[in-house]
Amino acid sequence: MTRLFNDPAAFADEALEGFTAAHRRWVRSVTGGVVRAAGTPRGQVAVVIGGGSGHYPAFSGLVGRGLAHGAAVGNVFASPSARQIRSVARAAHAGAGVLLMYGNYAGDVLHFGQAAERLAGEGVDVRTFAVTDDISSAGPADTAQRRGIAGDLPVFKAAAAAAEEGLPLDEVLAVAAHANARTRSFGIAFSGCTLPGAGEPLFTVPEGRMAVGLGIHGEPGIGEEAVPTADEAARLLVGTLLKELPDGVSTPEGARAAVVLNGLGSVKYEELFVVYRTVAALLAEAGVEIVDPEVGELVTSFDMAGVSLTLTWLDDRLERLWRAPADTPAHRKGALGADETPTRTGAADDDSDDTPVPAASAASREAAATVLTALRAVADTVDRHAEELGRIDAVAGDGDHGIGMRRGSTAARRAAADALALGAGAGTLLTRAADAWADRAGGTSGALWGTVLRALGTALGDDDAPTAARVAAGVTEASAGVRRLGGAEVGDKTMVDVLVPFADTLAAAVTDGTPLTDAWDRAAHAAETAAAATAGLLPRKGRARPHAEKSLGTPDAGAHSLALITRAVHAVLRNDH
Ligand SMILES: Nc1ncnc2c1ncn2[C@@H]1O[C@H](COP(=O)(O)OP(=O)(O)O)[C@@H](O)[C@H]1O
Ligand SMILES: O=C(COP(=O)(O)O)[C@@H](O)CO
Repeated sequence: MTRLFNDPAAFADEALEGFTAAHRRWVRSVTGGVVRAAGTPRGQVAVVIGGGSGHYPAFSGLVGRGLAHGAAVGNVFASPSARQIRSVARAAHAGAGVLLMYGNYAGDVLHFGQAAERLAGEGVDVRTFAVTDDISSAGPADTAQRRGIAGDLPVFKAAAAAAEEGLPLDEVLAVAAHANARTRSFGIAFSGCTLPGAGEPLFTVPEGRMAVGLGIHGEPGIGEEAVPTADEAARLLVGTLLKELPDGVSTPEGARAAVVLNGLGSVKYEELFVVYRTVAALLAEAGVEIVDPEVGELVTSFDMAGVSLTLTWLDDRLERLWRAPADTPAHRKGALGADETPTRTGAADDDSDDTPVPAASAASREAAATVLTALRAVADTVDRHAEELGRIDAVAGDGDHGIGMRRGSTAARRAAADALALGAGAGTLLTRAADAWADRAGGTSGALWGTVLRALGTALGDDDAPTAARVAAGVTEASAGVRRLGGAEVGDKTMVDVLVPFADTLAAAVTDGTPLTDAWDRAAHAAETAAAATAGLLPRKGRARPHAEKSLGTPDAGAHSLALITRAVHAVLRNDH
């Protein structure tokens, strides 16, 4: 379990502070993460990686010469927010464009995508790339759905070394895609991790059994077998990966491969070496020539007891890039020339929002006070249910739903209170709350809740008192916006299963002339029924998808939290009238 922490909610920020203090030779801290201490050499493509905390050395430990130029660092098991990513990318950009790289998780895809749009709007040439090496998370016909695990390292390194060679942005992107297409990982686990402050591990494996096909967020495996000996484990890992050779490698005989044997947290180095001994022998037996193997902790999951094996099937170019020197806090290889002369790159965001609050009508300012009360009620409800939300999310996901919702709703409440004190109308107050939620929570739900509050803010505006029709229109737009952004539809077992009936019921009741409080009550009831009904669905989106059967009988965490929130807001509307 994770024993040393202060406030669990501050764990990721405090860990990053300590990491930066310990590694000033390589990195400097910027809003949202870290960049190379010496900056990005002028005219070099900047490779900016990122993801949730809890995976060290991914991602901050991989920043330095020969590897990433910057890393955006999210909360525990939650993607960094679009604002964090944009800030790190701006700080790393040296005029030749930015490649944003991350593992393929819903939250990362949403936030890195939004950051890329914003950067492009500012005139930065930017591309995104999601690593998909985990073969247990989707079949060979569905490789684009796969998660990124320890294959992050060889894929990030190939792209970064290509950038270091001076290649232009689109060629660096092509190298990333080529390395990813030739990288496959597979893992096993004996126990799940315990998040800071949590009393129990995210999942447990029965005594004497092991989970096959683990994820790096303590997601349970896709199957279970008896605990193997080290040699049997090696045979399973190697045998599974040799069964799925990438296009362009017809046989292992005579092929060359970069090999990464990764410990997830509590499998220690000597155990890894015992396994590696047989991994190396089996690969040699199959005719594979191993190039610069890595055995150690490269992408972790707190104290999870697990091991994964990654093979990157090399060609001449990938081999050159894999062998290229690198000097980062957690990954060093070969010898680099003299230290880079520090370069001035772009500026990261500063943390303060000092843009003036636009003028608002008295009626809108009055409505803003009610919205703040509603946001306080939302934050209180989320706080009271945070543990329950985490437990539900842990059944088939990564157990962080309560943590993320708490951080997001608390930040939204604070930003709303600040905006009200500055005389904001309801629209501006909601827009500032939206930005704060998305920025502080990160993760899938952070991006989606940012969209919900922003849609409501746009519908209410700062000019008039909000009418029931405007509120209903805002909720309808929020529902459409979440579906556009996340790509989920009703039946996929996500918050969309609740948002759609909630929006539709509210709009129908308001159209019938029902007063807002009663219409909201009816809609909240529809939301509660729909949330409970998600227990009978199989997930088709998000992290729960690979563990579909495990989630049967449990509602979706995001659907449940949304229903709780609609009810909390109803209580505020009822008291207000
Ligand atoms: N594509 C999607 N569209 C809408 N909602 C989604 C989508 N993917 C996941 N979700 C919702 O997000 C919730 C998880 O939120 P969060 O804990 O922030 O996720 P993660 O840890 O995967 O980033 C899920 O329970 C689900 O309701
Ligand atoms: O830890 C991670 C979580 O991603 P989400 O999709 O936000 O849950 C991920 O960043 C690992 O790369």
